[in-house]
Amino acid sequence: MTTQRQLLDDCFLHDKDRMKHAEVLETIDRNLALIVDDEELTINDAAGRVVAEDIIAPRNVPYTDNTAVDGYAFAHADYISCNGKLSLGALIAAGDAHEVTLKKGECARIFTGAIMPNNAETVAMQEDCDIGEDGKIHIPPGLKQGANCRKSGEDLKAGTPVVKQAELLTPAKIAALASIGIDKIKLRKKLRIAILSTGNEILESGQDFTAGKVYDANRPMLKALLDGNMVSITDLGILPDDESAITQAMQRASKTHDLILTSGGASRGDEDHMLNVLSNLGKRHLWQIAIKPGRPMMFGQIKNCVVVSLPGNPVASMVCANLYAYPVIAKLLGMKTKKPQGVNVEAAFEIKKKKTDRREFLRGWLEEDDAGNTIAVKFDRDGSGLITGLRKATGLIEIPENVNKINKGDRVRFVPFHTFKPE
Ligand SMILES: Nc1nc2c(c(=O)[nH]1)N[C@H]1C(S)=C(S)[C@@H](COP(=O)(O)OP(=O)(O)OC[C@H]3O[C@@H](n4cnc5c(N)ncnc54)[C@H](O)[C@@H]3O)O[C@H]1N2
Ligand code: MOO
Repeated sequence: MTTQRQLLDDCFLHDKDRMKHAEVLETIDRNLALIVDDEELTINDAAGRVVAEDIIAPRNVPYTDNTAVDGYAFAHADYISCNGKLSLGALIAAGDAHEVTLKKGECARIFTGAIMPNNAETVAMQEDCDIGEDGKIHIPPGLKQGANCRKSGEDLKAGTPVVKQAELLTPAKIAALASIGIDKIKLRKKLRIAILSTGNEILESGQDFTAGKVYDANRPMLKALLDGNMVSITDLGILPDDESAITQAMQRASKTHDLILTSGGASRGDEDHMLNVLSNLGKRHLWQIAIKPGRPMMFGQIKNCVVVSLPGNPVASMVCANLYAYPVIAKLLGMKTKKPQGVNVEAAFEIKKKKTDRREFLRGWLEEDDAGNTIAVKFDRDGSGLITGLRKATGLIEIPENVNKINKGDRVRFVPFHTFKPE
């Protein structure tokens, strides 16, 4: 006797045996490692690149004690014993290298950044001081010892690491390198990424529209997501649903790229070719993930070139790029993979999961309720083709596998989009 198969009105019902989100991240972590070489560049060309060497501060910054304001520098003990009336003994400007030693009862006229006299540790701002009829500088009472003086090494002590290999060079880190006189630094070369879309229905933006076609949203979205100096992008355009055309393009690209990112054709339809292409050209590490959206996603290798095949639906494609393509890129650049930083807030919505065993990533944003609490709001529809939800969202609301139901007021994890990016 044959039993009739249960028809599914939810295409995610088969998620039980699929790979869990955490396992996907472990697989990426286990299988991938640094693949790019180093190169030396000046710090002016280094913003947004990954550092390939530790740089240690060779000396204190600031090098000497110096004044934080324009004014008068003195020894606090003299200021007290002379009732704030000190005679002018020296003038020190920023850049002066000579050492100044004040005599008892003296102060120095001093300008912001200038080296403090040897035996002074306190500075009064010029606006607070007068020149008295006695010719002395009159400094008001109440200044604390050490006021307005910047100590040697208060920013950086000699021997402190300023940047470490595998870190991303931010503008602030470039300022820190410049502050210790570094002009050149070893960096990881840019990761060479090729991006392509697949599908007979996919149309290049700018082309005339005809029924049955959809404009390519994924390639421009992926290029925008990967914008930055740590990667270089080759745009391979749109390929038809043709296994040999996709095979040829990917084989060629694999010779000159470290990573190929594709979208579309990742599931099991007759016109979905990624599985065959990847299996024939190289190795496939995983296919089908227990998440929503983004179930059909492949991750594999053609020789030394890694391939991430994202699902065609734009929402799934962007969610998977954030969840998995970023960690792949981080690993290939030798960076530490990091857990995106989420916040636990109250849900402003309720949902009942159709199926457990899968992790769901809802598109959403944060708002403040009448009582001043931060709440997570979810876009009202969940379809994986709805770019509107993506456009409105500032992040993803993550619902773990073992949670079946969210009631209003339950705590949920909201992960802002910007925290997925490797750093
Ligand atoms: N019988 C089944 N059908 C589907 C399943 C399934 O398990 N069984 N999974 C569904 C899920 S979930 C997704 S996601 C998609 C998987 O898609 P593919 O990666 O094979 O993508 P396509 O079929 O090529 O496209 C899906 C959808 O997205 C549109 N698309 C594709 N590329 C782009 C692009 N570059 N820009 C904008 N839109 C794009 C495409 O036109 C389709 O509408 O399969 C489900 N079906
Ligand atoms: O998960 Mo598919 O990846 O919904 O759109």
